[in-house]
Amino acid sequence: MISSGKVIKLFYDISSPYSWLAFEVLCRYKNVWNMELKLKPAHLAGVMYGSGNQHPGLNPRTLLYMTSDLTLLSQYFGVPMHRPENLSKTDSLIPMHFVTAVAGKDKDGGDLVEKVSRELWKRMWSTHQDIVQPASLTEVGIKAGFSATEVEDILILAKSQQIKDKLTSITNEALEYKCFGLPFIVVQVDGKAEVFFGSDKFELMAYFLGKTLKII
Ligand SMILES: N[C@@H](CCC(=O)N[C@@H](CS)C(=O)NCC(=O)O)C(=O)O
Repeated sequence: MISSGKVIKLFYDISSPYSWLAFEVLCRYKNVWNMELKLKPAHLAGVMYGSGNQHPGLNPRTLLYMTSDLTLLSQYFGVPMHRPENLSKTDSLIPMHFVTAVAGKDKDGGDLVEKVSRELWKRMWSTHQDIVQPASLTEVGIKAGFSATEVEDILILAKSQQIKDKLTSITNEALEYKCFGLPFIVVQVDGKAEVFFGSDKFELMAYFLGKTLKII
């Protein structure tokens, strides 16, 4: 790939529905805006802890608002999501270790990380299927294009200290940019970096980049 010198880093966690929206929009825009998209799987709980923030879902009013907000956003962006009933019971550490392990194997410029992340979001936010059991992660890996043997290797790798440290280091990288929530987007152009929180900052991002924004 010929670099345009413009890079977007997307820090995300598959437990964050707003991260899914940002992910899909950036995947659509990366070619239109001629930018390199670097997917940065991080851990939302680690971001909350490291920044001293609180998950917005802990406030009942915010949770109520998020439910209607996400319904409308899902239609607007064409991303099929609705909130699972037992949201509080899901910890994303195991699936995010899995995504991090895939990133270590991805020789395809992030293509496999993209596919695995999307499958996990679909399971959590669309079809409401398990995302922590090895059998579920195997299904995700195979759907993304890995062979059964490759997924077995990834499942072993995902439990290693190396991968746990890698997820922590990407989460810390986000915290170094003063991240306090996800999705967190860092846009780098000619040595200048600007940070954006949320999936509702594309107009501002386009302004920063000197680009136009249209629904695609
Ligand atoms: N307005 C943002 C909301 C994003 C959001 O609420 N993200 C959650 C995780 S799903 C978060 O990290 N919130 C931290 C905060 O609101 O301080 C958007 O539309 O994307």
